Amino acid sequence: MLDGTNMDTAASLKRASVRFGSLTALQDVSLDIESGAFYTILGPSGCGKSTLLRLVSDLIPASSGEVSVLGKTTEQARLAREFAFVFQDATLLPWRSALKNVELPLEIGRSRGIQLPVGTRTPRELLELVGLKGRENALPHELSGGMRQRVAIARALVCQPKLLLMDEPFGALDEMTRDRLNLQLLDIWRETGTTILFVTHSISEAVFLGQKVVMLQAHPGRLRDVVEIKLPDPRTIKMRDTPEFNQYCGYLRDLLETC
Ligand SMILES: Nc1ncnc2c1ncn2[C@@H]1O[C@H](COP(=O)(O)OP(=O)(O)OP(=O)(O)O)[C@@H](O)[C@H]1O
Repeated sequence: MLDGTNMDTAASLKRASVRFGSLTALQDVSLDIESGAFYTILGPSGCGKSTLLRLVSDLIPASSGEVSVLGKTTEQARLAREFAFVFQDATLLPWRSALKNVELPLEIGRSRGIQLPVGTRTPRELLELVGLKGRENALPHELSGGMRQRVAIARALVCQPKLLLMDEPFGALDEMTRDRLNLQLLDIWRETGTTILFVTHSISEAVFLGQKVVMLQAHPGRLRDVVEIKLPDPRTIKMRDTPEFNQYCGYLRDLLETC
């Protein structure tokens, strides 16, 4: 356990910076991610949104400052399977069925002798949770883009992560599919109680999903603001037509223009 970390904090960054050679991708970012909350991350292209997720998930080290996940170092948290990552591309193994893809992290864990948490949901149940009951045996090429992404979400949930890191997971999908998956993701979030950090380019998606929107600014990437979204829960698609929703979007749009 690291000193000075609060267990109500899923992840904590203290003056964290990431440099790639002479380029500073993130500079002095300090941020506490509240356990169980849904955070969306917005900012102009190249401001370090993906870098922030990669830093938290131990894919890249901090050049300076500190990063912890659930009171552990990012490496300890990765080894303990405390978090899972969902990318824009579903990255499924093409020769394995949907079910076999979801089972993969469990198989890898077993083969390495890693003690995994006893899941309350089996891979089959997770596929049902993401609305893919009956498609367990389908191969990735037999599924639509939205379905493949749902398999990737089920796979990410199989080790019961306390933190789910999502990098534009619905960016490549059409609007209707994205709406459906947004609603489904909110259901999953409520049911599992997992903390979510979700990168998006869409202001409306950020407001719709997020309890808090983290706004980053570019050159160098820095934390600009954390905006609390006080819309009633559960969120509904119709809510996007309300003046309140549009006020948040307008506020964030203005803020983004100055980032
Ligand atoms: N491995 C790397 N090596 C060198 N530079 C990198 C590396 N990864 C990211 N960068 C640079 O760091 C900066 C932040 O990149 P990052 O991908 O985090 O931005 P982003 O906000 O996610 O961008 P976008 O919205 O366009 O996806 C960019 O200038 C990028 O070119």
